[in-house]
Amino acid sequence: MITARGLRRGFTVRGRPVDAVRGVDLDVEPGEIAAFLGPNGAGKTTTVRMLTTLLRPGGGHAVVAGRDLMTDPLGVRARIGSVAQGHGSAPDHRVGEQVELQARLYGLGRAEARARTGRLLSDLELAGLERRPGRTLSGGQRRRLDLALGLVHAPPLVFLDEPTAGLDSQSRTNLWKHIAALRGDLGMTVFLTTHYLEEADTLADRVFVMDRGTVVAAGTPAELKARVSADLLTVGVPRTERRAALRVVSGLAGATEVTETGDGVRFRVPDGDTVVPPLLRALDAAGVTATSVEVRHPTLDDVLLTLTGQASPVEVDSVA
Ligand SMILES: Nc1ncnc2c1ncn2[C@@H]1O[C@H](COP(=O)(O)OP(=O)(O)OP(=O)(O)O)[C@@H](O)[C@H]1O
Repeated sequence: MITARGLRRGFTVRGRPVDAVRGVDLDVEPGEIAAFLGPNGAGKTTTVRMLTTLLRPGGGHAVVAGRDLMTDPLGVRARIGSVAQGHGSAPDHRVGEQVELQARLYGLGRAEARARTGRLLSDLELAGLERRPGRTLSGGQRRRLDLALGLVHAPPLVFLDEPTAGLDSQSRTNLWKHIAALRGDLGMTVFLTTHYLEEADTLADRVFVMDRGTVVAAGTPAELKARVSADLLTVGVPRTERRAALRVVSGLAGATEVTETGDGVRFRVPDGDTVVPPLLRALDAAGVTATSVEVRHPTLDDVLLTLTGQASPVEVDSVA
């Protein structure tokens, strides 16, 4: 559904060149949900603006929804939906009219536009709000209206720019449910940009991590986690037995980053769960009492941190 090779784009800022996107390769299969993750300024928005025909690439090739981006941008535009941040719905127009008008603008007949609007608003739990002006909707409802506006012409491919930014966690989870359901019902391919690692982890079949203008890693969330980081094991050990514990842990196959902590020892291994039984036996044999054992599996946050040196800025906000 998307194939891109060597996509590039630079800008000139105050007379100086900025290489925003420096040769991006992407492969997204039909029906997949793909996500762009990466720190601020990585080049995600610039890449999506190129793929959605809003910005002409400086170089490279891409086929988007079956059309060549360089030679047939209008063909691409007719076959994609795009839900940008902050400029979707109109505050003063009625919800139903907005969606129906959008459908008509895409060339649907009156009856079909009305039928599609009804179905989509019902799918997105907006039925009953048709006569309300956009400004009276809640944040989550407005995001769902934005989705309806981007999807009413049933595009095979839809781009969502930070679809749940600014929503509380309940509305966010609700919108994820809708996005996953729409993909299932309509068979759409979804390409989303997000700062929420949990969003990529929950929704995406394939994640592209961008940093400094290039894709530094691509794969399923599980593949990325397995590739980049190992499990983190924390073992509680009384102070007097720490030295012996460190010796045992350092001798374990695959153990790295062995360190002493306030309560015991900590280290990484590729597969923490299988290490626990032999570890406990070895500690016991060395006369060490393990007071607790915790295995933490890597998160996409670990992946992002390892690959880009930066954790997600928004993830920190969401904890606060
Ligand atoms: N229109 C523009 N003019 C000049 N520079 C730009 C323009 N658009 C983007 N850039 C620069 O290109 C680089 C990549 O920006 P981009 O917005 O694509 O990153 P991003 O990954 O989407 O970041 P964010 O997560 O903050 O949205 C940045 O250095 C940015 O300042």
